[in-house]
Amino acid sequence: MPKGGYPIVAHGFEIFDQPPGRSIQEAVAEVPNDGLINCRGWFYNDQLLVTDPKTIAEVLVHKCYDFEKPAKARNFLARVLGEGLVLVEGDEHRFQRKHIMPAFSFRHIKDLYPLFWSKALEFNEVVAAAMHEDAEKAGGEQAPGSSGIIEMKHYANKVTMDIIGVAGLGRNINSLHNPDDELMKNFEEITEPTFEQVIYFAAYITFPTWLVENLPLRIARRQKITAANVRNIGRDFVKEKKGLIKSQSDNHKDILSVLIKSNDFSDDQLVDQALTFLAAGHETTSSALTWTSYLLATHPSIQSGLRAELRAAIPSLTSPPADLAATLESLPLLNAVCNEVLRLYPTVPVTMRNTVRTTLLGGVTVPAGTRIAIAPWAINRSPHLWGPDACVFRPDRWIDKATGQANNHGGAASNYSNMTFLHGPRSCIGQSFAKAELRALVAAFVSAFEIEMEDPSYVPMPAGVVTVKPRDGLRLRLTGLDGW
Ligand code: HEM
Repeated sequence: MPKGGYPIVAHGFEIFDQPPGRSIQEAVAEVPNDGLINCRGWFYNDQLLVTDPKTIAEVLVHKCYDFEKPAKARNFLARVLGEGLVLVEGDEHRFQRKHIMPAFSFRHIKDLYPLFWSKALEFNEVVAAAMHEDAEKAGGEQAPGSSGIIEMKHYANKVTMDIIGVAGLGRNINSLHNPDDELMKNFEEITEPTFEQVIYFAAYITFPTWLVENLPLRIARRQKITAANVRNIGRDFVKEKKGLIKSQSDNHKDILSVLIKSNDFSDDQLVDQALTFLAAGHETTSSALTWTSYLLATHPSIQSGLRAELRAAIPSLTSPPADLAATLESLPLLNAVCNEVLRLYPTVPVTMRNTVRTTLLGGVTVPAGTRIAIAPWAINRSPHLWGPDACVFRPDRWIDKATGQANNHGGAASNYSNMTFLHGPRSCIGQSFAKAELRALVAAFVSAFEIEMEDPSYVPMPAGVVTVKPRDGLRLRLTGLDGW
């Protein structure tokens, strides 16, 4: 049991932690344990943290379906995502996962690299225009070598939304070029990591739903409106896509088309899946791209080493090598940087489960209804699993000293030490998609710009309800680089 806590609420207030998972990280590092820590929540209810590879594997892999996401957290997200893959449980989950899996095959991801690359170049263009606009305002020049300020999170959201739009829904959402895109505006409002959102989420999962939803608060009203807007847009997308499939030749390869053609899903279920992929597939990678640019801005020698590696492998951004996938996947520092960012800033820092039946966990009998906390933020930064420099950004841990090639363990003894995408049947289905997308976006961005912090003393606060992003955004000074 960790120290601290308050009468009645015990450690319940830790739900407000910023960064989410901070107290869990301290508990995992400091409290002696055999794989489980009881960190009591409100009214002293048991809340178990799984801390070592063995108990983590029991929850995520060996007994995965003995654990479900807590109903209130599911209801909160279901207002937007419906009964899509992220939120269904048990047999329904097994069914959906099996039928959606083919859309994420190895081959399919390889085929997506040209899309990732072309959107990465579009992102560079839009960011360069914003940078020049800023430089002009500041009285600078519009030439290579000029620099300007941009807010990274905003543009990262747009490019990942545009990518998942095409890959997931076969639709050019084009939010990079359309500042008024309704879908983007609504999603940005829903996911903005404000303190108000964190409090509202905490209230939602703690108090009766009817009470919280009807509180006379601006955020309660706005959440209802934005959730309804997003669902209406999702309905239109599915209707249009079905029409297109009927009327045109059969060449649609996006995830939604695969699901429509399987005839396994009703129209409502298709809307749920479409919104699930839009939400799960854009916010997450966008956050990873934002943290990558922060870490590169604050580690200039790693940034220039990465740029040198990229320039040697890809002499021109506009005519990349024929097998772009193989090239990007083979670059040691690019892969090491992406892996290290995903380890240190896991986009989903904490996720919860409830036991659905009495079950044995780490040799302890755990009654049905017990809350289990799984904290990628804490496990990925645990000194017991990663060594004393667990919290340090050190991409070289992902490069084998002997061969100079990338490794996929980062020096940790177990793959359960890296929890960014979880493991087992409820792991992230989009893991390979996200890694490929991040590789391409980082490669193109770092090649084209020198990245610095606008204010070198600013330390962004990781914040959010489900995913973590810099709470007050990330303002970068970019300098366009010559010759690319
Ligand atoms: C850096 C990027 C990403 C990270 C860190 C990430 C992380 C995660 C995590 C931790 C989960 C499990 C959540 C839980 O059980 O509480 C998850 C599930 C999921 N993710 Fe991702 N994700 C990323 C990108 C993507 C992308 C690009 C897609 C789609 C194209 C996607 C689709 C999904 C889906 C559908 C699930 C639910 C899987 C299931 O329950 O069977 N994710 N993701």
